[in-house]
Amino acid sequence: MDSKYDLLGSKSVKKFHLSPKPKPIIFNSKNGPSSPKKIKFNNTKFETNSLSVTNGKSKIDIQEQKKKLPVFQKRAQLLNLIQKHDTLIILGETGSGKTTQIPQFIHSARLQNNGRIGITQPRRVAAVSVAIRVAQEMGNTLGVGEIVGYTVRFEDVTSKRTKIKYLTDGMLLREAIADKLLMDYTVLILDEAHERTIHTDVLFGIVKDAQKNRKEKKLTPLKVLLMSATMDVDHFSKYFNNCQAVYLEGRTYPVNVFYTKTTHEDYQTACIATFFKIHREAPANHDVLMFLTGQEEIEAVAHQIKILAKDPDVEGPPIKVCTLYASQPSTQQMTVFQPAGPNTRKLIISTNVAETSVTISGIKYVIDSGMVKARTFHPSTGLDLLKIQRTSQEQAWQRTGRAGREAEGSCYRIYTKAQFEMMQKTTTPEIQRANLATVAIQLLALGIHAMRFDFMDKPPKDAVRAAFEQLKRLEAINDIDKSDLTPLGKNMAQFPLDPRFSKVLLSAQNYGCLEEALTIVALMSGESIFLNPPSKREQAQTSRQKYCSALGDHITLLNIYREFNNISQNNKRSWCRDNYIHMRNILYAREVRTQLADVCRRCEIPVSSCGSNMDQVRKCLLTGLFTNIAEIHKDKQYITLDKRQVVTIHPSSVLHGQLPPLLLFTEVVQTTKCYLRGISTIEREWLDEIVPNYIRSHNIRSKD
Ligand SMILES: Nc1ncnc2c1ncn2[C@@H]1O[C@H](COP(=O)(O)OP(=O)(O)OP(=O)(O)O)[C@@H](O)[C@H]1O
Repeated sequence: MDSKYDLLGSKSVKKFHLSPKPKPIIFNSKNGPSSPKKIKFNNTKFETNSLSVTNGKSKIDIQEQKKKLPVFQKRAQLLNLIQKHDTLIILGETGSGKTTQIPQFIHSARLQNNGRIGITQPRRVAAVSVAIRVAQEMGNTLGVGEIVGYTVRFEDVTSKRTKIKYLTDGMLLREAIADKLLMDYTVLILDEAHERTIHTDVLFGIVKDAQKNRKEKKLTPLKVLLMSATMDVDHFSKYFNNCQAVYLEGRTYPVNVFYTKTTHEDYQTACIATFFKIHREAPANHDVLMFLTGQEEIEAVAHQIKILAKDPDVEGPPIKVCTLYASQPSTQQMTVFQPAGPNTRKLIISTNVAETSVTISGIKYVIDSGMVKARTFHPSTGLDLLKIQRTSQEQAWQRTGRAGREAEGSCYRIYTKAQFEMMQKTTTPEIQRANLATVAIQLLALGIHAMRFDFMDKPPKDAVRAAFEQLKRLEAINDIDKSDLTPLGKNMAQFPLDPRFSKVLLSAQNYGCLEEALTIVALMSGESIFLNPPSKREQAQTSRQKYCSALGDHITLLNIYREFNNISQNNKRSWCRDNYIHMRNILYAREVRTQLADVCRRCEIPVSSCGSNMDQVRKCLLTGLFTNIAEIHKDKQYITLDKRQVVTIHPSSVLHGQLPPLLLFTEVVQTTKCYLRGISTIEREWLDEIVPNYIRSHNIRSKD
């Protein structure tokens, strides 16, 4: 297929040509649901079981459904083991009932005594949706927030009566800052332990320590369970003092796995073609979950599918397209769980947020692009990059596991079997590939020094050192070998943000621009507020032209947010539509802003506004982001001051096509080149004024 699809969502997306009817994708399979002339199938059976297959959308008594889950048969033995061991590893297939059932078993046997059962999830959508499901299963008429509750960033739906609490691992980490011994809990379940996010890895150490200290101090004991469908048991067991592991035998519904026959560089188009293939052939109540990499890509594919669906030649029922990604507010994320309505097919296009723990009723088909956007830190260049890359095999199996949760399902992998075999078996722990400054500062708030922390897999020494050097430059610490935070550092650790952004907020009092800094940081914490439908890209850009600032993207964002706030409540929606602004995302940024303002209040930062003096705002940004500066060279090429990296202005920036001498940027995205995103112009003399030490130590020319 010769369609060109610009992944960056850049202006060049104009090149996005998708033929109205994408070519069929050939899958390597024998008996898939296909038109035999076009597509040959050859299926690879996953696991099968003897349970009766239920109709994806038929109403099944929830209690009956529970009893059919593999873990249910093992209830007694499992409780026995949990009672006997302080720490236990539980391994069981995707969909076998670990996340929803095991906490209920513990609660019904009152193994938590007077404490709480805490179950961590790597992602918000899982914590919220599972809590709602479990409340339903327990017949909790008062709903979630009573016996069953959840806590995710910016949302706490628990009460004093809550006994089963689902929470993101990031939230448990924040709770550990307030109480190292985690006395609120008597049982902690670290679910999806294989994900190995930074937060889970840090939690492993904290929880292990809390358990040991509570024992030594003869306090209420803490029981720890580690759960997953795919984990390296020996590695985990060794770290957790050679603890016992149990494998829950029992199979879930079969999932047929299909691979493409040939490789597909343009995986988005291949995903679209595969969707329409399924759409033509499958009954209307069979819904589809497609895994792609990020918001812009998802929105572009969603848009394309909606257009193609209007083609009178496209056979099949009406399609309801839903999108799912991390920066959406929880309420928005939860809409993917709503049924599509009679005789309508639901297609959910998601990032890896739907990869683990999530059950979306009605999903019979998974389309796996095999790609994921992952944050990767390069200690040698100091750059924190968002990179689109292949998933691991472990992730591929988790994605596959999203089909066949209520009945038999199918997974279409948009890669060949050979490509699958070349994927890494497990995902590299995030701690070994991320910027550790956020983790380091949170650990320091707990009195823990990351260089001496008992990590399951130690992060690379130079990455830890780079994190401490960054904290020192940000004045959060005075000595990289000590565990003490400066007063500024203590305040920085209060924010659920990269310390560079916390520094910006905390510096705002010096520049009289807290209002503006809050807005910009909140807008940068979520995904883009810009809507750029490929077919209306120019129109979208023209409509927003009036808000564009020659000073760059940060001030442009500020202008847009200010205008959005000025518009009356009734007109906000139409204003967003007319200006191609993502209403949900800007509302989410507003929520985040409120939460950050609360933290600022706790840190006693006086409220201030600099009105139209945008120098103050850009100077304030520089206090946190001073390691992110690029300067232009004679050949019109930008080079970062810190690590001398060649970079380019991202086409989505308002500064694209211009050549300001000095730039401050928010992040670097690597695709074919290293692109700078979120850019502001800055003045050279500000460097001497704001970060003289940094300029001196990096031997940077401060004047031309
Ligand atoms: N929201 C829901 N709606 C309908 N069924 C659900 C829902 N949540 C869970 N289930 C049912 O319960 C089963 C078990 O789900 P659970 O999340 O407990 O499994 P798991 O073993 O933790 O899976 P995974 O390893 O994939 O997270 C699902 O396969 C599904 O049949």
